[in-house]
Parts: sequence; C-alpha cells; structure tokens
Amino acid sequence: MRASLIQIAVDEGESVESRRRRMASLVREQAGADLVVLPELWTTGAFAFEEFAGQAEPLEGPTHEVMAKAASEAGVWLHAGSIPERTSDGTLYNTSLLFSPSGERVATYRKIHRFGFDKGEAVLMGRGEDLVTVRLPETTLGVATCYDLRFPELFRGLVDAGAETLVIPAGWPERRRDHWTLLARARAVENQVFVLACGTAGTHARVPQAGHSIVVDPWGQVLAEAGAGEEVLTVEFDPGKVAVTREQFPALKDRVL
Ligand SMILES: O=C(O)CCC(=O)C(=O)O
Repeated sequence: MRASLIQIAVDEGESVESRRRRMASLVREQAGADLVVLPELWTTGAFAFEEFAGQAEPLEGPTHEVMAKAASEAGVWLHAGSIPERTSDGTLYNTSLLFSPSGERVATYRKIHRFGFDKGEAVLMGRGEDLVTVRLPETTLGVATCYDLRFPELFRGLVDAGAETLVIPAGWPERRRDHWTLLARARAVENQVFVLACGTAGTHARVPQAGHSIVVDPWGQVLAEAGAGEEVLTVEFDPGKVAVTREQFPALKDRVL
C-alpha cells in the first residue's frame, strides 16, 4: 500500500482560496497512491484561533467541494485533514473529512480532545464525541487529530473497533517536536498498528511548526520521516504486518483493563 502525506506550510501571505487550489493540485499529483493524508486545519492554521470563526465552513462547504473533486481526479482515498466546521446552530468543530477514490465522503471525525487549556480551540470549538474507523480495501483506518495523540485510551477504543492504521493530521508546534515523534511511535508500539501522522511546516500565528510528519510500523520502526519544510512524504507499507506482529508478539491479548 502506498501513502502520501502532504506537509504544507500555512503561510499568512497565501489566501485560503489559493492554498485550497495548491492543495488540490498536490493531491492530484499523488495519483497512483492508495491513500493521501493532509494536516489539521490547513486552511487557517491550527494556531490561528482568531481566524476560526471567519473561515469556518459548513461540512459540505468549499474545502469539501475541492477535496472531493481532487480525490476522484487522483483516484485515491483521501484523508483531507480537518476544517473549522460551522454547524447550523453555529457551533464550531475541528472536523476531518475522508473521501473515497470516487470522491464520495465516507467519514467525518470531530476532534475529541481540544487543545488550548481554557483558551483557543478549547473554548472556541465544540467537542467531538464519536470514534471513527473507515474500512479501506487493504486496512481499517482509525482517525484522530493532533492533541488526541496524547490520550492513549482513545486509540485503544479505535483498536477495539478494528483499527489497523492510525491516521493523525496535526498542526504540532516545533517546541514539542520530541513529544510528537515519541507519541507517534508509542501509539504504534502499544497498539501494534501503523501510524501515519501528518503535520504542517512553516510558521503561522507566530507559532513555528514541527513538520516531521512520520510513518511508523507496528513494531515501532520509523518507515519515513519528513524534515521541517514543505514536503510530500511517500511510503510503501504492508498492512499485513499488523496481523503478523500481533501474532508473533500477542501483547494486546494480555490486556486486563
Ligand atoms: O499537544 C501538543 O503539544 C500540540 C497539540 C496541538 O497543537 C493541537 O492539538 O492543535
């Protein structure tokens, strides 16, 4: 299975519309991949809190339209990262959109753990409630977003629901980059899954981003890791390795709690 993680910079000098067009073109360039993954809140930037309300979209808004088309033109499964979603009652959510290779939306995930410690996203956005898995022909995806990575119980829930590949879009800051790579590996090892974690590059809202999108196998080996700048990280992996790892080292069977 081939996956491409598109790590872009959210540059305030680029309009949201041009970034959408640029992202769509990058997705189209990944034709031939099975799965393409984009970062968290790449239209606004995950730390651009003051932009959330102004840039929030309905679920089937402009990002949905452009990404559905890009997925079908590239013929790929697309985790289109997340958007600031505005529901009909005015509530905002940090919502991920997933599309099939025919451009049909197959899942949405509203981020459960909101970041900000009583500020920013934590007060501006509503809390998601539902765990989401998506069956692809080769593997079952379990989805989570950025700060969720710190909460292992969420991933146990996804594993119980059948997840074999965790897909985690993020806008992770540079100053905690070590946590990002450490936690990505920890979630892979403890759950015996692949982890595909896609972050952003550059600096937005004065917060330098970590980049370093990463793909980890169920044994905790790093299959690929991006640098700090814009990059498309492409990796081939064998989803069958999840079953093999769980059989050879059946730690998940010894869970007590
Ligand atoms: O947990 C962290 O260090 C970063 C989380 C974050 O930036 C986010 O969820 O947007």
